[in-house]
Amino acid sequence: MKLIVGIGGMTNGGKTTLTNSLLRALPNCCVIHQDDFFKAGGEAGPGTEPEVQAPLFQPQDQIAVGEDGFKQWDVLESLDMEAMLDTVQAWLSSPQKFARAHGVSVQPEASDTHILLLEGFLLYSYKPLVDLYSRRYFLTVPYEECKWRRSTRNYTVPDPPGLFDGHVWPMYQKYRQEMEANGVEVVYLDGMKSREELFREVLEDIQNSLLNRSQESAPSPARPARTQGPGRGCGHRTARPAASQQDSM
Ligand SMILES: Nc1ncnc2c1ncn2[C@@H]1O[C@H](COP(=O)(O)OP(=O)(O)OP(=O)(O)O)[C@@H](O)[C@H]1O
Ligand SMILES: NC(=O)c1ccc[n+]([C@@H]2O[C@H](CO)[C@@H](O)[C@H]2O)c1
Repeated sequence: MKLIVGIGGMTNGGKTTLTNSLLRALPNCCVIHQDDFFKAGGEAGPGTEPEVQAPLFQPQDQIAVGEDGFKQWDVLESLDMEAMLDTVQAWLSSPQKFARAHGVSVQPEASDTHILLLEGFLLYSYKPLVDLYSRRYFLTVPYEECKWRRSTRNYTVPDPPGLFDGHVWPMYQKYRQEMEANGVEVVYLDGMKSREELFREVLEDIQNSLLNRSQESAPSPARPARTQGPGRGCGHRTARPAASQQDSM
């Protein structure tokens, strides 16, 4: 069974923090970080392993400068989404091989379960990826908190003054509105909850998804065919009202 889980949402919502906790807790779990696919200059390019690509940002990255004078980090065009999709497809075609190549040892007792976490701020805006998720989470925090958390961060390229209000926040609003207008179904998570609470909540939800999936795919126990007559079904029906009366007491 293969499960692709999106840990998406706004910058500084807590995506990486949550992803790292899930990664430690889930069996046979790999991760792809969208930030590793910012279009880089130099030798790195499509198909290059993300781990190799990330440090080559500077100084010749391919991020366009907008009319507002800011480098347009927070637009989809600044990311090599084809390369990200290729990486997802590599996992899909052989999760075992992908796990091995990324140093994840496959647990023999859960060897038929493979989970891929995709972590990033624009996960649900690239059409070819949208339908591949089994679950799409979306972390949010209020504007003030987001701005404050962002001011404490040290990105590979430091934010110039005014970037948050001039570019980051407006782009977040634009892409979120588009996602909602396109009817992409996401599970919103309140990033103001504690790290532990968020971790427990999402872990439990993913575990339930795994359980539902395995029940769906398991061969159903031998059941009397409907054509054998209505009698058997009636037995269940008479038992039910009694149970629901008890529930409502
Ligand atoms: N639940 C939380 N409560 C309070 N602070 C948090 C929580 N989760 C993460 N943080 C802090 O918020 C900051 C951003 O967290 P993190 O790097 O996980 O966010 P992110 O969504 O991956 O950000 P980005 O997309 O910009 O890289 C970090 O300083 C982190 O320690
Ligand atoms: N990952 C980086 O090096 C980098 C460089 C410049 C800006 N960013 C910001 O990362 C966020 C997504 O995680 C976006 O809001 C970018 O602005 C990242």
